[in-house]
Parts: sequence; structure tokens; C-alpha cells
Amino acid sequence: MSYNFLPHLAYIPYIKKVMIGKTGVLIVNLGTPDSPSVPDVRKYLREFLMDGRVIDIAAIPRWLLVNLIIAPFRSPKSAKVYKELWTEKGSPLKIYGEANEKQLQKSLGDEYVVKLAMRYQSPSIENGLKAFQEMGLKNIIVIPFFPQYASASTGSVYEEVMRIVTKWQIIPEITFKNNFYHYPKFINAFANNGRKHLENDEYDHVVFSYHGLPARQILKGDCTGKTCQLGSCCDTVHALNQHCYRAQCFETTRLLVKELGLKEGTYTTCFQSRLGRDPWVQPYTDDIVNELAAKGIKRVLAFSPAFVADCLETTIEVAEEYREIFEEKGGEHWKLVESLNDSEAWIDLLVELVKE
Ligand SMILES: C=CC1=C(C)c2cc3[nH]c(cc4nc(cc5[nH]c(cc1n2)c(C)c5CCC(=O)O)C(CCC(=O)O)=C4C)c(C)c3C=C
Ligand SMILES: [Fe+2]
Ligand SMILES: [Fe+2]
Repeated sequence: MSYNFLPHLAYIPYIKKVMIGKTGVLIVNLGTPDSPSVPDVRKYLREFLMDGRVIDIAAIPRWLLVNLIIAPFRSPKSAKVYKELWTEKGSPLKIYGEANEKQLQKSLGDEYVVKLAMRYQSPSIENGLKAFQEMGLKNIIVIPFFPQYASASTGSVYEEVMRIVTKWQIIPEITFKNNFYHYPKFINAFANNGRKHLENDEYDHVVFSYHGLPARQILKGDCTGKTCQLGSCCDTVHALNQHCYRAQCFETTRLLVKELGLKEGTYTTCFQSRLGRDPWVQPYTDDIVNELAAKGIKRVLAFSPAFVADCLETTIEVAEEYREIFEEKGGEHWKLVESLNDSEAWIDLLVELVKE
């Protein structure tokens, strides 16, 4: 029997690229504009807000709302704020994401291939997955950088990953990490960042401010249709409300409070970044800031545990805008606890999420 060896030589260039047996780790954050210019911010807001999981109304009214109202009017205002946030190296959300990609790759070693993706703008989920596909990886782990599950964040990342891989001939094993708000490594990492402030300074009150969500998005996720009334029902996480974003946020606060040894009555959970006129999950952070100042509270430490990297929502909204409101109303000191950013503790948690 003759065997022609030569055609196989044609595969040699691919042998370098194909990494059979390795695991791909796609770390995904929300996304940020390419630059703080008005056109780039407009492009980002359009892509972000046209996502039906973010503005969950019918496609035509959503298109009209985003393209005729929100994007044109909000982009110049948001661009101004992004300019304030921007550093020489770019947007903090992306800088920390790129650092995390390198740090996690180093910690995991060459059995894994780590790639950063953004749900909106760049680097895209599509390009990250395409790179994994070309490498012929054994399996893929997707880690959305959102500690608590929400359809608008984690759910949207899942949908985008599935939209892409359903077109593939071979779909490898894919693991999605749904949330990690209750992992001791997550709680300890945030608590340790806060503890440094609490030990060095006096505070009268601690605020835990989470990204808000339209109330209906939570109610739509209630599998029983009657478990969640957005009130004290979110005070515990149990089998029927385990995916309720608001319940997961309250549980995050409880675990942080326990770790920090805070006394009842000295802390508040609230929700920031309301957009539009529909009711969002309550209490609203701006109301709480006003109430605390009116009660004579002078010194507040603020945590933002819905974000794993400092970004517009923390550095500008929590650290600056709420501080300004608080000080205008008679408060004296308002301080944001830094996020997990590029800390070792965050990378340790990511390693646990990959290896568990
Ligand atoms: C309907 C609107 C919005 C929903 C729902 C929403 C949910 C949601 N968002 C995050 C995380 C981030 N959001 C960020 C910015 C941001 N969010 C919205 C609106 C909704 N978010 C807007 C319009 C913006 C842009 C800022 C502005 O123009 O004012 C960011 C910061 C990005 C950055 O570049 O720094 C993050 C992160 C989560 C986790 C979430 C659901 C729980
Ligand atoms: Fe947001
Ligand atoms: Fe709930």
C-alpha cells in the first residue's frame, strides 16, 4: 500500500495555531466607548441601549427612543463626563480588563487561553470566540464581570455568546458563570478594601450603592409570577428568587456587613443610575444621600459592589456626583471604596471561578 506523506505537510502552519486540549477563558465586561468624543460615545450608547435586554421594550419604540431621544441628547453630556474619566491609556474599564487578561493568563498557565471581550464595542465577543474556534479549544468558560445576575448584564452576555456559537459546526462545551456575589473571595476582597478606610477614618454611615434596573425587568424574571414584589421579599435569597438581582444585591450587603462587623442602622443598600421615567428598583441612591444628609449624617463611606472595576458609574457617579449632593445638603465627608480593579484578590477569585 502506498502512502503519500507529502499532503500532510500542508497542515504544518496550522499545528502552531491549533491548541487541542486547552480551555478558553472569555472574561467579559460591559464595554466602553472607543474614545470620549461625542461620535464615539453616541456609537457606544446606540449599540448598548439598542440591546433588547437593556431597554426591554418592542424594537420599533426602542429604536425611536434610542436614536431620536437618548443618543442625540445624552451623548454630548456623557462625552463630557467620559473626558473627565479618561486617562492617558484610555478608559479605566478597558485598562483594568486588559490587565486582568494578562494577570489571569499568568496565574492559570498555558493549559488555558484567556481573552478579554466587551459586550459592547471592542474587543468584541465575536472576535474572542472566533480566536478560540480557530485554536480548536477543548472547552470554553465564559465569565461575565458582573457579581450579581441581571438579564441586562449577564443575560445579555450569554445571549451574544449563544448567537455566535449556534452558527458553528462544532460547538464545544461551554460553561457560563452566572454570578459570584456570595463567594468568600469576592466578599473578602471588597471588605478588605473598605476596612482600610474604616480603620483609618471615622464614618457615621456606610452606603452600598448598586447599579439600578427597571423594576419590570426583575418582575419579568420571577418564575412564579408572585414571589417578588420588590419589597422585603428580596431580604433573603432562596430557591424561588435565586436569580432576583435585587435579592442578590441585598445578600451582597448582608455578607459585607457581617464581614465588616457593621451595626444595624449604620448602613443602607440602594440603587443608582436611573434612566427614564419608569420605576427602577428602590431605594434610589440620590434619595438616600439626601435623607442621610437631612438626618445629620456627616461622614459616609460608599461601596459599589455591582462593579469589579472602577468606571464611570463609580469614579464619577458615586465618588463625585453623590459626594456633591451630600456636601450641598450639609454632609462633610463622602468617600468611595475602590473596586477590585487589578488586585491580586480579584485574580485569585477569577482563578477559583475557572478551576471550580
Ligand atoms: C436602561 C438602561 C440601563 C440598564 C438596564 C443598565 C444595566 C446595567 N449596567 C451595568 C453596568 C454598567 N453600566 C455603565 C454605564 C451605563 N449604563 C447605562 C444604562 C443602563 N445600564 C448607561 C446609559 C450608561 C452610560 C453612561 C452614561 O452615559 O451616563 C457602566 C460604565 C461603563 C464605562 O465605560 O465606564 C457599567 C460598568 C450593569 C452591571 C447593569 C445591570 C445590572
Ligand atoms: Fe449600566
Ligand atoms: Fe426580589
